[in-house]
Amino acid sequence: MKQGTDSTLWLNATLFDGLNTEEQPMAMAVIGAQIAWLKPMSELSAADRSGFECIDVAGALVTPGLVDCHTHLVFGGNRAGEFEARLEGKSYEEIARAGGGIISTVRATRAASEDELFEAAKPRLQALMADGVTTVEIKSGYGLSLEHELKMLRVARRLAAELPVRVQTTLLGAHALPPEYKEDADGYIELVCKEMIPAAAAEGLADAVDVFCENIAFSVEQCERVYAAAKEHGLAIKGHTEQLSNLGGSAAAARAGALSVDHVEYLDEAGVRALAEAGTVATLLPGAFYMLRETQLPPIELLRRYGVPMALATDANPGTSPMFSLKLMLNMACTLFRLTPVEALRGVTAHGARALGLQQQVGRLAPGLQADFCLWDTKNPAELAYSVGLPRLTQRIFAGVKA
Ligand SMILES: N=CN[C@@H](CCC(=O)O)C(=O)O
Ligand SMILES: [Zn+2]
Repeated sequence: MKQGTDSTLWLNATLFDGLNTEEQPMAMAVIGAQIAWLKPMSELSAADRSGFECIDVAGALVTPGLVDCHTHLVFGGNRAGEFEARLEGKSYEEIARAGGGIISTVRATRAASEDELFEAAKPRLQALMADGVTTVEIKSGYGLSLEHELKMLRVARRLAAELPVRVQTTLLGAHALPPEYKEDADGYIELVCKEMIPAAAAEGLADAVDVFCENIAFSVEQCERVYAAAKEHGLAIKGHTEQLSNLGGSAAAARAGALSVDHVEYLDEAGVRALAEAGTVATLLPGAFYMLRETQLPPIELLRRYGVPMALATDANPGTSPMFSLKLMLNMACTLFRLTPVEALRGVTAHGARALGLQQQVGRLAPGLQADFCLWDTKNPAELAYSVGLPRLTQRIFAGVKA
């Protein structure tokens, strides 16, 4: 394929469009950075081919570029020691309450320069890209001060500037209580609302704002204050909710108009109903479920019944999900949560895009959307979830360009 040029017609594709698999071989026309049109091969005329460079993929599977809608891939240090402690029987909550967990990554992230964070994050992002990811969300949340939260967001923006991938950034100031606010959670929330959110919005560093609504983090009422500040500054809303207990954080986020609520293992029927009413996506994070050896399954059957879109993401982070393969999450979502392969694939394409508010731009193969797509050496979409390590990604196209 010519690099960055004009008009390419991809022929004989087995096409998963982000929601469904086409029943017959398809042709997909790409002009510049956009998908121009799609047609069954049986309806393709000679005139349709005119002006295009034609590439016959011989039945290979073509999917949208994958969307990893929840990561924390900018961080300092690692938590292999905590992994060992958990294997010896300590719980995630115990470690967090003793000043480890997220706070230990905060210490390492504060100590790291912007360049050091960039260099550490780049291979993590490249690992996701090698798996077919073309859009990724990156959260802050290991700085927990104005200076260090903005530093993390700048690193995320720089990753987007230097690599062929779309990055959505999320300010997660309300991730944990930093040591200097130990007895003053409300004071810290005030800092998030009055300083971090306005600064991140003014500098164009954040697309959304996230919170950790949990007993070891922030209350529903504190999260609602953060949501109000985010909305005041025109930023979208997301939440880490119902991961370890049921506080009603998902319903509160949905009422505030959240794009997504993430984890949701402890979500109950009232919460699911609230998501359905608000059109909020439920993002499933099987990596953290697996890593923490959780037993409470997310309410998949209820989410299906109420028609709540389910996104699926790596949650790539140093503590609960040191995993940099979205394809692995396809398999885990099926084996651990009993999603069907098609549901899992929707989770990393159409529904992942919706969890970021990007459904008009990416996550589907449809006219007018950005030409981000992947070719795989299989003809069967289910194989992407079935097998780990294969099928191979044979081409990754970002904005119409092989990258
Ligand atoms: N649940 C809260 N935050 C992250 C974990 C962060 C960490 O442990 O470093 C998550 O999504 O799992
Ligand atoms: Zn997370």
